[in-house]
This record gives sequence, structure tokens and C-alpha cells, in this order.
Amino acid sequence: MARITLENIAHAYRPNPQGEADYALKELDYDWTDGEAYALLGASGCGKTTLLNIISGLIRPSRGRILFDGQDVTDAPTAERNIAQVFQFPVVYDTLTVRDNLAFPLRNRGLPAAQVAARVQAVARMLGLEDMLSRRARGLTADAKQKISLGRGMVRQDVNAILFDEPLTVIDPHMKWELRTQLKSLHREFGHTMIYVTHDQTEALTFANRVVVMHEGRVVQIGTPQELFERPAHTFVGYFIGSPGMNLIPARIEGDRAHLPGGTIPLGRGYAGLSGPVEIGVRPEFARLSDAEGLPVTIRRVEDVGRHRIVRADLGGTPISILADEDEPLGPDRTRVVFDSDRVGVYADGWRVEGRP
Ligand SMILES: Nc1ncnc2c1ncn2[C@@H]1O[C@H](COP(=O)(O)OP(=O)(O)OP(=O)(O)O)[C@@H](O)[C@H]1O
Repeated sequence: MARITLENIAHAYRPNPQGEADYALKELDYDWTDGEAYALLGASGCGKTTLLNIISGLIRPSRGRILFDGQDVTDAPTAERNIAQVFQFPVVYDTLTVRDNLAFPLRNRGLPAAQVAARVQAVARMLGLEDMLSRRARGLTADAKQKISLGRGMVRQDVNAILFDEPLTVIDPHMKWELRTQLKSLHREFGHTMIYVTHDQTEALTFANRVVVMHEGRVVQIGTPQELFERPAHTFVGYFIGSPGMNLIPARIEGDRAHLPGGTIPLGRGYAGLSGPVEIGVRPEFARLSDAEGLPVTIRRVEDVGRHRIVRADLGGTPISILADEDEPLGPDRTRVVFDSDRVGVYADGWRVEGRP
């Protein structure tokens, strides 16, 4: 395995890029820790595959360098980077048995038969493929074939990293949960550096220790699932992660107070010199309805989602969501919202601003 360093990487598909807008991947400087499980998360077209392909060597970046354990591989082709890849669609040899498919990358490297057998057995056990090891891949379900692809990606111990590009796309919804959990266990057991591309926050948050959130070609935050939830660095992170996402409310900030459409709230921290459009961000989990304090809201509807309810409301023209417990009374007198001031973030031009205590 290797530490992967991206040094001022940027990529434009068009020749002679002029401004920022021409870059599908905006400048990025980052060290991927050896042995870590990462997810690259973002909406379609945000640049995830471009970044993954730069790491694998399918794309040479327009700017910057890429290093594996300090060695420059910017011009090294994929084959020389010693990387395993798992794609959206299964890549298996139909005429071979499941066992031979899994063994293929190891035999290719000339590993002794006993080691091949042991490793194939371990991977098959983790993926629940043990019962079908002697069957030919032809005729297996798409789910089983993709499991083989995942297994082939993970069977080698000496790879620098394993890259996954939306590997669960073809998997049946009820199997996805199981496979996500298996992948996580495989990471724990084998300790490979894994980079997993997805547009699905649940996949990213269950799989990865560290999530790299991308938006419009830019990495906007790299953090643990908890950091992304508690301190989104950008409004996109707040909105994209969470269900429902973070509330964003236009605000005018004066010191440690925010003037919102329906009134003024305390912030717990002081802010100065904000420029550009300013919003406060507060997650629905840190908002509650009240009959006495807080800002007036109009309740539009209440959605029961099992463990709790989501109250959709209007705060001076801005739609907001508030979480309410299953047993919390939602009578007609509950017409105000209170935000937990320690959990309110301030965003200027989309970026989180740190206030002074
Ligand atoms: N070969 C290419 N030539 C020109 N533009 C491209 C090429 N590949 C991707 N792009 C553009 O670069 C941007 C980033 O694309 P990329 O495929 O990296 O995004 P993504 O986040 O992986 O999206 P998806 O989830 O849809 O695959 C998009 O605007 C896309 O249209």
C-alpha cells in the first residue's frame, strides 16, 4: 500500500483552459493516508470520476503532480501504478469458475498455489461466495457477478490502493446494505487504502472513515461523517448530507446576533467583516418547535418517517425543516421555532465562517 499525494492537481478537458470555469477538477492538494477508507461523494458531474481516473492513471492531470510514497507517478500508466479497480458493471470471466476468477489476479503475479487458495477462501468467506466457488460465472445473477468483481479487486494484498467507481449501482437494493457492510469489514480485516466513488450519502457514510465531498469540480470538505454532520465547511455539504439537509436561512449578522426574516437570534459566537451573501445554517435536528419562545413559523405539513417526524415550515418566506420526536405534541399553539445557538453555523458566500468565542 502507499501514501498517495496529490500536489496542486487540476484538470481541464478542453485545451488551453482560461479561467476556473474551464477546469472539471479545480486545484487540489491532498495526502491520502495509507490504509484509510475514503469515499468521494458528490452529485453527478461534480468531478468524482475525473479525480479517480487521475489517481488510477487513466487521465494525466493538466496541472500538478501525483506521488505514490513520495515517488512521482504523474506520467506512469495505470499498469505501473499497482492499483486494483472495481467498476459499476461486473468484470468477470464467464467461462471460469468463481474460484478461478478470484484467483486470477494472484496467479497472474505468480503467487504459490497454497497462498492463492487461502486468500481466495478468505475473500469468498467475507463476501458470502463460498458456496459457489466451483460454479462457472456464466449464469450467475448480476449481484453475484459484482461480488466476484469486488472480490477480485480485494484479493491482492500488495496493491497500492483499491479504487471503486459506484460499485453497487447494479446491485439489488436489498443486497446493497449487506454488501456495504461486507466492504467495511473487508477494509477492517485487510487494511487496504480504499477510495470509493458514490453519489449516495448513505453508501459514503457507512463505508468510509473519511468522506471527500465534491461540488462543481471542487473538493469542499474532507472529514469524518461526524465532522460533516456537525461542522459542514460549505453550504453544499450541509444541504447534501443529512436527511433532510441543513436549513439555510438568509441572515444579516451583527456581532453575536443574526437578524433573520422573522426576528433576531443569538449565535453564541461573534462575527465581523463578512462579505458576500450571508446565511445561517442549522440542521433540522437542532431546531425545535415551541409555543412561547423563538421565531414565528407557518407549518406547511408534517411527515411521519418512523422514529421521528419532519415538520416542514415557512420562516419569513424561507422553507425550513424541523425534527420532532414521535411523542412530541404538535398542537396549533406550536407556532414558533427555536434553534440551538451552539449548533448554528454562519456561511458567507457558501463557506463556513468561524466566529470568536
Ligand atoms: N472526456 C470528457 N471530455 C469532456 N468533458 C468531460 C469528460 N469527462 C467528463 N467531463 C466533464 O467533466 C465534469 C466532471 O465529470 P465527472 O465524470 O468527473 O463527474 P462525476 O462526478 O464522476 O459524475 P458522474 O457521477 O455522472 O459520473 C462534467 O462536467 C463532465 O461533463
